Amino acid sequence: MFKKALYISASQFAVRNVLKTTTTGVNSLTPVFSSLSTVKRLASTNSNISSSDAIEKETFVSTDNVVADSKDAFTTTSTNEKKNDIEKKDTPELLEKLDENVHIDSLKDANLLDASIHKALDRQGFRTLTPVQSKAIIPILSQVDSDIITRAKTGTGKTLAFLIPIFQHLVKTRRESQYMVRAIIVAPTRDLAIQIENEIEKVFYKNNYGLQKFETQLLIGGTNLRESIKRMEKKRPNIVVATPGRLKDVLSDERVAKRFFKFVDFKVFDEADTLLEVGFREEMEEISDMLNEINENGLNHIRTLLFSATFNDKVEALSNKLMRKENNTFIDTVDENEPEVQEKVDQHVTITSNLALNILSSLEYIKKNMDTQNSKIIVFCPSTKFTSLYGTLLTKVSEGKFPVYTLHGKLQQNTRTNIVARFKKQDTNNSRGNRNRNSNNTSGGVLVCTDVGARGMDYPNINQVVQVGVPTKLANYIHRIGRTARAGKTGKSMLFLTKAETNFLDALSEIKQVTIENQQKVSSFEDEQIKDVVCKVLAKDIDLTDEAFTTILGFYKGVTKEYRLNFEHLCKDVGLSYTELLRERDIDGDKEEGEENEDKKLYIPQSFVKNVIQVPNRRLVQWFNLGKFVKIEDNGFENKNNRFNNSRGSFNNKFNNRYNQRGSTRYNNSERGSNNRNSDNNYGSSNRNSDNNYGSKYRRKGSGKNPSFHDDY
Ligand SMILES: Nc1ncnc2c1ncn2[C@@H]1O[C@H](COP(=O)(O)OP(=O)(O)OP(=O)(O)O)[C@@H](O)[C@H]1O
Repeated sequence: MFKKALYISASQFAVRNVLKTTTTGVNSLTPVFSSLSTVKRLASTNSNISSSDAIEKETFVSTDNVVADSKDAFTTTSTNEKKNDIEKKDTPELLEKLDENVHIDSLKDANLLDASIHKALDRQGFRTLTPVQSKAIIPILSQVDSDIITRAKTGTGKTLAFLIPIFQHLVKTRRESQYMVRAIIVAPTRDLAIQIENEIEKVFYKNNYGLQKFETQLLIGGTNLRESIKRMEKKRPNIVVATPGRLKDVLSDERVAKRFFKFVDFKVFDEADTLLEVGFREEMEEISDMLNEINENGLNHIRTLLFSATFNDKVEALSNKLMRKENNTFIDTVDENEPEVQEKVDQHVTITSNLALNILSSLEYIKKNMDTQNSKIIVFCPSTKFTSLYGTLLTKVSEGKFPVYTLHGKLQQNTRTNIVARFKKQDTNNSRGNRNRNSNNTSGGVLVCTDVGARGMDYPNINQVVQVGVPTKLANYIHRIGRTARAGKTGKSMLFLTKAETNFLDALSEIKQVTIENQQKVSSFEDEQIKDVVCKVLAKDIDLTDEAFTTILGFYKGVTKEYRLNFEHLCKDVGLSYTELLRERDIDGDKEEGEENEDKKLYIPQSFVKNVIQVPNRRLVQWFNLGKFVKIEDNGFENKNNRFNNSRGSFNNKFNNRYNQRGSTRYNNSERGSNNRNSDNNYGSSNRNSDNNYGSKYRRKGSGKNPSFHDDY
């Protein structure tokens, strides 16, 4: 039996149209399959048919058929009260009323929404559904033989698009397997998992409409595994929100798995394209296999729901391994020739001559914005160390006039949770006159973070996204800027790119059809005050500065291929920008006697040079200060006059220790689960994302314990 792929395009599956077709019985619509190749792949990757078979037999279902399928499903389910009490007679009437702003009353009237859920939504002010909710809720509830892939732009309400039908399903089947997990929601980061759990608490539990009896439990890394299992025993949750590593840990204990997870009906992958990429994918496959094997209702019982704002061909092909239903329904709210990017974001790019200028200009830009209006800004940086450094720089530049938060994957989980909660509460509505840093009344603020904050996070009222350099992957540009312009609002984004990074714009335009029309160039920097602050901070914490600049090189190594960047140009820029910024320090009178500018070149450990950079030595000598270190490491020769032996020698040790620690976490840690605790979402701590060509090549060539820096966020 081959899989039937239903494709529901944005324009064609406006529910209004669906209803019209149903009631008139006339197929007036010609479906546009914007992702024809995708649907083909979904069909053709199915195991036991030849690809020609697949292409021939794949079933593209027009909106008519979709309605017919839904109606059938409604009919089937309406006869089975236990499963669903949607009555056939209700559906045409309901469908007649449906358009892209479906009112929740119509769902309730059609018995698609229980009164308790209706009240909960109403109390939150969610009276009409967003388009993705309108399009996804009915198929999730009714197409019991389909797995579902849903693509909708950032900030359009995908979370409730899967939570509403999950709660509806729980209410309608409440007498079945009451003390068992019925739905699992997997998110790639802990912060996102926490946010989803909070959303459940806020929307479905807060006002006590009897929905609390469907308990939810969070299973994420960075928390005590035994405690989590104990809590499960006490709570007997019906919904689990998890990150992959911790979920796999829990399921790996067969006794625990069978005790709680034998009756799962739904598994939802939020940010599914990330979860299906190499690194996460193996874990997701193992999780799916474990869940299928223990399911009392059979190997093919669990329905898989994939949600994201971005999908690519590879991911959709891979998803077939995880989806076992006969049909795949692709609900697409993005039109055929439309980019996936949220069009309500006003996109800008500033191209600077080099990294030094990129740092200075972006700081100046943020400061100006914060000085002139009540902004709430999120700033994305490449690596954890660079993020820390940038956060410190911005804090100094702010002069205490606006709060600056820093978030990345290497912070303790409770610190992360705290920062996310505080930034969410940060308000932009108060007048500047009322600003008081010691009260919760501050207006505006800036969150500096890595790509750990790029996906899914819903910070209210972000009016601007600033990116200092390229993201960790192309799709993340779309997710990063999607932190603004959410829930119908507008927003602005500013991308700061160095000259050496500009090919990124071509990749973005060719692969994601996103063109940034507002471009400006910066080749000099006038604000002496900011320059002064930056140079002083860099010079003061030379270890952090060294690490921040070095990790950028590793980061670049991981993205060079995808963005078609020239790695030599990038290396040169990093080395010379570092030198430039520290030379400024000398201008301020900090230069040590007899010290040459050459000594300000970025120190690069030898192992790093060998494994990551791999450009001709004569160039490296020009850009980086590595000669002396090569000598020290190779011959054990200590030059007492070499200042690196003192202050920077410590960095050398720290750096190598860090490598070893990371290596041992990944490969040697025998404590069960600790490997995965890092890997479930803390991209920075695992090597999971080093699947990029450079990263893996580099690991194969090396000893196996040098990490790629691509995932250092
Ligand atoms: N029906 C609705 N009416 C009004 N607001 C809504 C509705 N549904 C969701 N929202 C709000 O819209 C915002 C964005 O929702 P959500 O975080 O689910 O977006 P998303 O599509 O998952 O975005 P991303 O792709 O970034 O993860 C949230 O603040 C949410 O409360």
